[in-house]
Amino acid sequence: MPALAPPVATIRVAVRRALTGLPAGGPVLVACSGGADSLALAAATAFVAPRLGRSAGLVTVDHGLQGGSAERAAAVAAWAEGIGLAPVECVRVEVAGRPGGPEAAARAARYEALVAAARRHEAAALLTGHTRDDQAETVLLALARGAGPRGLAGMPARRDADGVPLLRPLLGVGREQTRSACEVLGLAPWEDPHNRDPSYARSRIRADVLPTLVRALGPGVVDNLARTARQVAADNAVLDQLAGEALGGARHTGGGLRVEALTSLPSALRGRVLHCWARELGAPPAALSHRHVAALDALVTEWRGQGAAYLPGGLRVVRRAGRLVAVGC
Ligand SMILES: Nc1ncnc2c1ncn2[C@@H]1O[C@H](COP(=O)(O)OP(=O)(O)OP(=O)(O)O)[C@@H](O)[C@H]1O
Repeated sequence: MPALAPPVATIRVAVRRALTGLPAGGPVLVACSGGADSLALAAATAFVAPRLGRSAGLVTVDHGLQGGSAERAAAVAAWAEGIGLAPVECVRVEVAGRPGGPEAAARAARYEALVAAARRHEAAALLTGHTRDDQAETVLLALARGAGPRGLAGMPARRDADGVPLLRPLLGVGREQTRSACEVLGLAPWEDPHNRDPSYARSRIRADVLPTLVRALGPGVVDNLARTARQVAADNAVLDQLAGEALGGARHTGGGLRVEALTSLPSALRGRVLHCWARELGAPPAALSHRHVAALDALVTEWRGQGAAYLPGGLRVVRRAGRLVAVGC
């Protein structure tokens, strides 16, 4: 028997690792755009899942933003059925009229549709094809935008999306390998024109910044950036746990947080406690920035008898009788 081509084998091993230990039951669903990453992921999942005694399906989303998108989605779905994936769904979403820029609106519509499909099929998990290169790009973007440790942790290999486990089995696999795997398997990936559109910051990172870094610093850069994300994520997990405990210790029985307890915390931990508390109060996480946390922190460390911190979601926090409390705006 001929030896299995390394990229195909590498991707199958990554998928096997991700699927091992999932609770028995519903199928795993691959979110597939038809691009090389998710096509290679879908092919590997079709091979691995039955060998682990579970079924595997595929969902492809048509954003309706480009000519031919419906045909692309239909071709992906037909290919998936042909290799034995089931269930297979082709979902059309409406992007227009959603808040945010076009990219954010498309992503929000896509994840909504993917999670809804996973729910419909009682899927054990939803799998996406993000690779090590996507992770490196995410870390660079976070670094450039000053996103702090939360951003530098990049994308987790596993997270909960409204009750559905979302897995990224290929975070340790290079994009070159997904391309090679498609070639070996005779698959013709779809090239998303958005990936080359220089009006997107990620496209510029992909086309210019990362290749320049690799040329200047060597081919290990992508792996190093992805490793940095893993290390920061591990540190974040510990700090988040400590912050949760510190938040519990700072609560006042009458509501709000005790300033004295907050003052005694190291500033890195206090920032996390305040961030966590602001979320608890109802500040939408996506709108909560370091500026809001700094405003809360100033109430603890620089307070001169008056002033308030304003948080997204119409929240106002003041310092009163040795406590931070949320009051109506
Ligand atoms: N239209 C879509 N339908 C279903 N899943 C999608 C769609 N677009 C993206 N995804 C999922 O999200 C992942 C990340 O997509 P994104 O467009 O950010 O990266 P990409 O590098 O272009 O990935 P790919 O090569 O698989 O298209 C994909 O690998 C895929 O799992």
